[in-house]
Amino acid sequence: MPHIQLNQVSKSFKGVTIFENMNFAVEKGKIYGIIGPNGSGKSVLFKLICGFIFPDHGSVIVDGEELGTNKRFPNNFGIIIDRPGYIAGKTGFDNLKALALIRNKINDDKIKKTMKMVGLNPESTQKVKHYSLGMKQKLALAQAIMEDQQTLILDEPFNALDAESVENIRNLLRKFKQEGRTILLTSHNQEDIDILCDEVYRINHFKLEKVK
Ligand SMILES: Nc1ncnc2c1ncn2[C@@H]1O[C@H](COP(=O)(O)OP(=O)(O)OP(=O)(O)O)[C@@H](O)[C@H]1O
Repeated sequence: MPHIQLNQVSKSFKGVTIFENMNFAVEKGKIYGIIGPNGSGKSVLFKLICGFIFPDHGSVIVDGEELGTNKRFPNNFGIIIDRPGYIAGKTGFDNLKALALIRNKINDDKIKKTMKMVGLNPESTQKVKHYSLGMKQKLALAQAIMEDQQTLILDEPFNALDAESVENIRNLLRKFKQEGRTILLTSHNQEDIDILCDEVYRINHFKLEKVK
């Protein structure tokens, strides 16, 4: 059974078709790359997979359960889609702490360890409103991985990162894959896609076309 399965999914917005009878299957433990020009539907695909939006027709099935029936959101997904709504007047740590309290699964040490992993200083008193773009991106990554989420849905995870940080995050994602986690990512940088992904799909004519 595939980990994630989209069956004959159609989705349009105000008469503009994004997907039509699209099928996609994701196995555990691989890194998938989704490519396509601006506005082709990469974020829409990820939102369908996360249960943020639902198909007009067809189904999205995660671990055998269809989203939108009994199941609203998949469990254990780490997600970067659009920029999360941070509390601008709080520090990075305090923002992550507020998110961690929702599930209450992890302690402060784990949050701090995760911040270091992505290249943020957990002791910094700097408020998020004064963060650079790259620092905000690292914070987004931190929230997606801090609870050891086993499936990562990452829309443009390398956005705004400097070369050293890109290398660091690439290594992190490789390590996650070795641990058996599943990763779906988009990137406009072909090198990220080539280096990291086991399978690559391009959005073409309202469907996913396998290119690797
Ligand atoms: N909630 C919505 N309501 C109306 N239209 C939407 C909505 N969400 C997405 N769209 C439209 O769907 C299309 C696909 O958008 P999407 O954000 O998935 O593109 P993308 O491939 O991620 O682009 P980019 O590379 O710029 O991130 C766009 O034309 C967008 O305007």
